[in-house]
Amino acid sequence: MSDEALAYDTALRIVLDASGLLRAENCVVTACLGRILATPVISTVALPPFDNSAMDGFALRGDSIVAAGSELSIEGQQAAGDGMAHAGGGAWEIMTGARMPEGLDRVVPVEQTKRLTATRVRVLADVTPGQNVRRAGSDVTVGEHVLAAGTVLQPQHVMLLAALGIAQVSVIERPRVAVICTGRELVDDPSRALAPGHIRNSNGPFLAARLPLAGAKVVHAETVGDDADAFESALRRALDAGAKVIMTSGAVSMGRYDFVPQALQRFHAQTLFHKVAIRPGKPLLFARLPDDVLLFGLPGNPIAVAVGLRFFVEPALRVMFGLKQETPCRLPLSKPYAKKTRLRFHLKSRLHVDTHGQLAVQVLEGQESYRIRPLADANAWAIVPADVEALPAGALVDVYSLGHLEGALPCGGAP
Ligand SMILES: Nc1nc2c(c(=O)[nH]1)N[C@H]1C(S)=C(S)[C@@H](COP(=O)(O)OP(=O)(O)OC[C@H]3O[C@@H](n4cnc5c(N)ncnc54)[C@H](O)[C@@H]3O)O[C@H]1N2
Ligand code: MOO
Repeated sequence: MSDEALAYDTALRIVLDASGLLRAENCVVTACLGRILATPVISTVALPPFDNSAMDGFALRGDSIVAAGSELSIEGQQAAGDGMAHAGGGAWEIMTGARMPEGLDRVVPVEQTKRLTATRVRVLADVTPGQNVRRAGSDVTVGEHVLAAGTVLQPQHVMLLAALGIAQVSVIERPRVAVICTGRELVDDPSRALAPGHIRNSNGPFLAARLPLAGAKVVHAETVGDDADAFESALRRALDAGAKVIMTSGAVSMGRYDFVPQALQRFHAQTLFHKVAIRPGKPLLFARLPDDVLLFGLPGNPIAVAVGLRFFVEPALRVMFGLKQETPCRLPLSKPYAKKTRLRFHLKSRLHVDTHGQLAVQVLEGQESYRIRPLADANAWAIVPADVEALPAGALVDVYSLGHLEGALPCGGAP
């Protein structure tokens, strides 16, 4: 392993190659939000299941148009939930969602009728064949592929699955992830007063909040001081909890207490790289432990943690889910941007619609890796490649959503 910082693409390739597809498992539809379909869903039923009325009104029939002014006898009534009915002729009073009586082929809304007597109605507008009838199978046909493998299940999918009567789906297992924060300055308990030199642990809660949104299951989380023994014990507990991915924060740089690289050696870890030509997050370390457990040693600065998760861990999760890698959006910068360092920059950014109605990306002020306030305003990441020094306003840059399963745009985000 070279001591040089690797190019992002090279480092990412190593991460992707070390990651493998997880198994599928069954999941009840009511508990499947955010899960990723392992196999396509093919409908065995039609939707709607039967011809039914789109309006409250009168169901009729005719060879062609039933002209305004026509008068018909009322032969029956059909409400939602009623079974099959056979109509001889005339008009049937019908409710929205009610099954069409056999033999009738159109519905006139009640407000386009005048009831003359209890048993007679006049239509006040022309009624054409098929009007206001929702045909069986017009939404979903039998045998139709309704959801593709790789779909990230959302409430709209639950609606469809529920309508189809599907109670369980096959989804990819959730990757089991452990989070270990290091640093004797860190305080986890928000009710505890800070001693001089101490700070609140914000990386731990951030990762615990973001990982489930990325499709992972946090199986272990703890904070340790700058103590290699405590770190090793934490690592042991993470492995005992069944973690397949371990994320650590801090202690990977050049300081006296940056013990993670050495501690890993005692776990027979294979360090695949340490340092990537990116900002923030350059000292990032990636190692493989026995049993193909992946360890991402993220630098402690909070934005380095956010970038490490978004641009290394989430791509690895996509491999585990069987999802193809994301394609970023190419969007214009709203202002010029310049940098001096030949590193790939990941910039806290905000997408907005400009005065011409164009989607544009604004790089937020305060890009330093300790500044977490701008991330709270960000809704995207903009990328400036290592070899680019300056970009004018309007230059196109790669833009990614905040999370790989959360793309609000039809590019870059969820499949
Ligand atoms: N001589 C050098 N110093 C540093 C370099 C370098 O190349 N040469 N790189 C800098 C960069 S870039 C980064 S990033 C940091 C990474 O350092 P570590 O991974 O060793 O992280 P720490 O020193 O433990 O922490 C850095 C920073 O982040 C704060 N922190 C840590 N954990 C948390 C947490 N859970 N919640 C909130 N904040 C946290 C910590 O207090 C430090 O301020 O190294 C630079 N130095
Ligand atoms: O890479 Mo560090 O995260 O720039 O400060």
